[in-house]
Amino acid sequence: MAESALRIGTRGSRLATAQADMVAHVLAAAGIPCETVLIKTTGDRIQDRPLADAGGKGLFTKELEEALLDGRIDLAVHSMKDVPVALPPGLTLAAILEREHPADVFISPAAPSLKALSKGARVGTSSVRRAAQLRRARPDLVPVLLRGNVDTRLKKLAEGGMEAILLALAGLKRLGLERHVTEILSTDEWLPSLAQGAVGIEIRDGDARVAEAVAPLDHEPTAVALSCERAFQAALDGSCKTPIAGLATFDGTHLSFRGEVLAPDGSDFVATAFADRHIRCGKTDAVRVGREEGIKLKPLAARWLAS
Ligand SMILES: NCc1[nH]cc(CCC(=O)O)c1CC(=O)O
Repeated sequence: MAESALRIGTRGSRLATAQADMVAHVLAAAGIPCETVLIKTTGDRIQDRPLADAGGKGLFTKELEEALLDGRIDLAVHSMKDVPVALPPGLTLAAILEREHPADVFISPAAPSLKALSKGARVGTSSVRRAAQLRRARPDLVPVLLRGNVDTRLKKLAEGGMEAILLALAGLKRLGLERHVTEILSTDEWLPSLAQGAVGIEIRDGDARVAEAVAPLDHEPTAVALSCERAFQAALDGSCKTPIAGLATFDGTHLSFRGEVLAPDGSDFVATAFADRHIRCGKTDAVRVGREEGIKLKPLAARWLAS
């Protein structure tokens, strides 16, 4: 007798469902039937203020994790940058998909680049990290609150009220909206959010059937890079109000990692001492590197981590 379909839990945004569909297609191609269950999260409900002000972690993941624990879904598909470093007991990450381009992008009908944007221009973002990086790069610009999913943000830009917005390239690519990009911000100069561009699959710990089904979706270089980035985040233990950025890459033999913590007003920052840690390593070494770099930065960034 055929086994029951796997229930894939996802948020209802276009980006979230596109990511869940990527997973559903791979499973279907492997002969595993699945269905998608849409779940509204706190982060989807709050549209009028920065999520950092809403307090608490996991605003985009909590309801999905509850559904996993209740047995209403069998796997949850997440944007990994929205997944807190500590998972609830009983849940585990079973696969990390190959990372999409991790960079942030500048989108503007008013200027060909962030550097060229006119003085005093308003730039939409609700991310404390992007706002701090923006103030550091261009103290004359004015960050303005911009919430909502990717389509909503593009619409608000088109309607005026701001001259530019900042978004993740990964989300635009997955939605087929790359044509809107004005400038890709080089990750050498503008570090993305930790885990940006990566999609992960969370399941119930010990659920061998689902673990086995999703195992082929795991992309080891991405998983190693994310283990470094998440260890950095965990070691810093910043609140969601702390601007933290970083990016690890792993090519199968060598890991490179850079991370930074910024003052929320962009007036100062601390960064990992070495531009790159080019070391030969596996997953456990990647965790160690991330943790060590986080531990080194923590005392230097204490005044921003606390607030
Ligand atoms: N917080 C919202 C969110 N979560 C993941 C992405 C983009 C896709 C990704 O980073 O994987 C976005 C939108 C954005 O920051 O532009």
